[in-house]
Amino acid sequence: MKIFKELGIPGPEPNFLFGNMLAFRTRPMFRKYQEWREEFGETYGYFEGPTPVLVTSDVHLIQEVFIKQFNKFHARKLWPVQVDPDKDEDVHMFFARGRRWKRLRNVVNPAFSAAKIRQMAPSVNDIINQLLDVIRDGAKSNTDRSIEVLNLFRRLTLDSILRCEVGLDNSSMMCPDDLFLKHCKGVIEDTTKMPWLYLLGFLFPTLHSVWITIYKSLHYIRFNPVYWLEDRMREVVVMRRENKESRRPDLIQQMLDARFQAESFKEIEKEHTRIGPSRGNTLRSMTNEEIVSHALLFLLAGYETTSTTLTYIFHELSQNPHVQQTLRREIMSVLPRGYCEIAYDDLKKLTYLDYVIWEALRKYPLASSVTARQCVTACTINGLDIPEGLLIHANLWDVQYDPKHWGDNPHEFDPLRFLPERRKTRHPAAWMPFGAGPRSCAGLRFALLQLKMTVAKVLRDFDFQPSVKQTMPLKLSEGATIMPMDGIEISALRRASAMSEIGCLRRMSSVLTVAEMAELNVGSRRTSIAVTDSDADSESNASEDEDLDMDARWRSYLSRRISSRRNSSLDDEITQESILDIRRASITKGIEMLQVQSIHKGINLMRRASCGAVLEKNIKTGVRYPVPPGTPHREDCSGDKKSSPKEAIIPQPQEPPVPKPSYLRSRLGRRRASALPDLESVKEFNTITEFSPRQELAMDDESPAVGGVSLVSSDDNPKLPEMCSRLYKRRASG
Ligand code: HEM
Repeated sequence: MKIFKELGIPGPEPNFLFGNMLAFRTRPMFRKYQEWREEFGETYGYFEGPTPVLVTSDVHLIQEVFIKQFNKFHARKLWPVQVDPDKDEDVHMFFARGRRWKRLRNVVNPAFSAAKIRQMAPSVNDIINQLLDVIRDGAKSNTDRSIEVLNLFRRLTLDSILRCEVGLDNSSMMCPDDLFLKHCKGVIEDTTKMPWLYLLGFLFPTLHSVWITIYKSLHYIRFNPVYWLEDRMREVVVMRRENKESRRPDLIQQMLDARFQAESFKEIEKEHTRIGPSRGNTLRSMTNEEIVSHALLFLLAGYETTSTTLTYIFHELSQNPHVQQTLRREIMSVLPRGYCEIAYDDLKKLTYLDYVIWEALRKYPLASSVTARQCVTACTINGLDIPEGLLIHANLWDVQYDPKHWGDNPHEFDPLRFLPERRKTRHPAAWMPFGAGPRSCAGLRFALLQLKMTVAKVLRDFDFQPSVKQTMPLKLSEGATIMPMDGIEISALRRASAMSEIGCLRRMSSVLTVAEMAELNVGSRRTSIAVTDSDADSESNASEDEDLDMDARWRSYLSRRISSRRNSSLDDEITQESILDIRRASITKGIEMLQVQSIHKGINLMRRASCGAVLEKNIKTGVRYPVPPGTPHREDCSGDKKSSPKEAIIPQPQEPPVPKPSYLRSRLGRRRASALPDLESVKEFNTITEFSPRQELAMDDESPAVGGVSLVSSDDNPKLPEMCSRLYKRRASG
């Protein structure tokens, strides 16, 4: 152990460890960081104790320990939760080691494969649609339109993970008093309030079973929410094991189906008792308790981390309007269509969004308290003798703010740090919010799906600004993750384009073609269009008040759908009829409104009607009407293609395929159609060079932009300035 001191590494300093592991809550992170670095200056801090700990921000050592020398280290058990009663061993893969961990990880990995994540996308989409309504209503009810986002995102991630991983249709998004939400929050709060147990488990791991006993007996003194969640998970697992018809492509199913090599004769015996000797071989399945503990682990690991990350992302976007603007432009360029589902493949095109998420995770490596490894075989790494039993803790907050890797302004939120040319020269261990190596985060893909989809959808409809209610700097508290102490308040303004004619046309375009809009005479109005936030807002408020009736019908439909669960609502003929009725009525009324110049009222109705729907043509009447939600309407984003549940929807006869215009062309085409329904003009715009989202990254504020989309430079296309000015003139004259 002396070796570190001999090397001149800063000596034992108990507060140093405490500061790193726990006490960010007593010394707020941002203010403390600077002091800290100045105080110690070094990239190592050694703490002697029952478990010796080396805290380090040396990326070379971290890379060796976490990635290269994987077999000589295992992830440390930090927090005593559940043990296998037979073996006094941790049940969770999170705390397990060696072969046991490998087997479990091999079981869960396929549940997070790209193919599985693609299948989950429509469900996540669905829940985000509910989030949009909640943000709109929440912002409207406050004078400065502020909303507390941490709690909101917790509801979102909880519903997503329960639906996608456990197969439960939970409704915390629509019901803030949801019991799952209450108990999950309780668990996370406990991690901030019981640091002594956490710390003792960390310092004296050999007394693990003592900590477990204390932890469990605490339940009798004060209700422990973990047990409530555990019971619910147990019910699900038992029900799913017994009811073979309830198969779903999720994590629970993956674990129920898993078979792996039994470790001991006892395990084989148990398996035989459970399913009979006929299946007798050396394979065994996961026990109910193992599945329950994993379901719980994934629920807690996935719910808190992702929601806190979303909170930090939106906080940074509200503080950095230029980043928000650039990101919105990219999103609008790739996903121009209003309320239609976002396809998994579309998300991959959002490069700048990746950079924003990565940068938020750089600035806030919220899961840093678990990035530790314990040496199981003494070894020498980079000239350091690492003794058996030494715990090496990667100090991510230090690494991800180190000017050596991130330049002189590490406190600035700059997504362009992640441009490929800048990434190339950076050490791979300089960014590791998901950990590193074979034991890095198992739910990474699922987390990224939720993060990307939520930011993309929410930013299309809302502008975010700092709220007067939010005090700065942020106060953070340390528990299982490092989270804002009292949540974060942000002002959400409904975007003009979400309300304006363009927004409307964009939404309509997911259900109508340009020609059809022209046919409906949408563009022949002679009113001017509100394009500022305030105009749009006041108009939208008026229109929203007026169509309360339709709103109420939608709400009642939604609550019915939630209470009766998704599947059953789809099977319910009556509900389907009423959905169709409401949608038909909304569409017809929306079109009427547009024609009688009440644009925003029309938009609202059209929005509701087009939400999650496709129009199919009824041959007999020639009238288009929507298909109920739940019917896959984009081939690329539906997992399994169900046929429409209602035969009344007669498929349209084959028409010669209309070549799909490029995004820019179709967008400009739609604008022109809206200004003057002159389809010839669409052809004119065909000469405009393709818009490249990549260009957005290099875009400066001066570059010409139309409705949030930056065009290629006028040198590339001599016709462009003239066309743009014509477009402006038309819109100005209305
Ligand atoms: C932004 C969101 C997330 C962050 C920042 C995050 C971060 C982390 C970190 C730092 C680790 C430790 C890795 C290491 O020691 O090298 C980890 C492990 C883990 N995470 Fe996540 N995580 C996130 C989302 C999720 C989600 C959504 C799930 C599940 C659905 C999940 C499940 C897990 C599991 C099971 C492990 C343990 C893996 C193992 O020990 O092999 N995480 N995560």
